[in-house]
Amino acid sequence: MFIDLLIDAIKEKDNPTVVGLDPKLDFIPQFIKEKAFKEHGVNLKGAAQAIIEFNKGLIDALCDIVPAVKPQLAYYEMYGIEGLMAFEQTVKYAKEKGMIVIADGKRNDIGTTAESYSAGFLGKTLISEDVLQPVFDADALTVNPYLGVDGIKPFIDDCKRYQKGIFVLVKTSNKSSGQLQDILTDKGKSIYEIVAELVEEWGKSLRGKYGYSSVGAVVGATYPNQAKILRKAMKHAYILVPGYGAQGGTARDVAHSFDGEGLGAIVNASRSIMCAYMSDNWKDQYSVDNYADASRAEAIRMRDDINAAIKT
Ligand SMILES: O=c1ccn([C@@H]2O[C@H](COP(=O)(O)O)[C@@H](O)[C@H]2O)c(=O)[nH]1
Repeated sequence: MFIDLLIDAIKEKDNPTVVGLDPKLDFIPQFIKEKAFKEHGVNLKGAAQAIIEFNKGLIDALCDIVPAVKPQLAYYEMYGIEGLMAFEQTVKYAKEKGMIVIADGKRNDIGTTAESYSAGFLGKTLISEDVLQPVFDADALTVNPYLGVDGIKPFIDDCKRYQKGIFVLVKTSNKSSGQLQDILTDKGKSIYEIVAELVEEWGKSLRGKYGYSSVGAVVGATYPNQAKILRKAMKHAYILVPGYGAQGGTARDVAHSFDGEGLGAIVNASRSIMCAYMSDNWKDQYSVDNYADASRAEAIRMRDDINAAIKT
């Protein structure tokens, strides 16, 4: 099942992190863009080719030390069909290199539409009575709980059928997340605590050998106090933690999402890894031509930073 594969990969690499692949053109080295534009034109196709090249370089540099990647759909959809093809190729390449792929799409809708989202990202699309076709075929998807269980059940069904996972938004990392998520309900609990209870409930039938479920949760690194509460409230939910690095979250902050065994969470960083070659930490040691080596150095620094915080 998905969660066991994820935990096995984290243990094998001794690395509870996931690298975000959010390839804005501004982040991509000029030499990659020039080559892609020369071959395909200064257009959406050229941009998509640059993204593929950039992502492949990162995946090659990271696949032996980082267990998973998290491409965020928005950075691909903004380039239309060509961007979606770049997403598809990125997923395929990362999987070929042995990485787990968490598609960050924050999808949901009414039940029948959620079924279609789930078919596209996790399950299979029905073409004819006897032909079912996998489409993007990610290993896991981020989902929005706002529509309640009928919007979540189709994803859970596909998690069971196809060994996939979901991460439900519980307490997001952004500044205004409290505007809705922190509202106190008449049960004396906040909305994020109620969602946490639902995540535990929704994940009951998908628990694996480590006791964690393939129904996980998203909890931002920028809210360490809430993470402390949520780690206790969702004993069986693996927590995907965005907000480390570029958003200011630290290793001490993310430590609250882990259990006593150093499991229970996987921490994401996107910009701080992708753009390491431009950062004050690494720009003097790595030229733009070696952007992927700079990303590897930052990924190792992040891994060691987090391991030191969760193992003390
Ligand atoms: O609460 C959330 C949920 C998702 N994200 C996504 O994670 C990455 C963070 O990128 P950084 O560059 O490391 O800040 C990005 O894809 C967000 O869409 C989040 O930040 N917070």
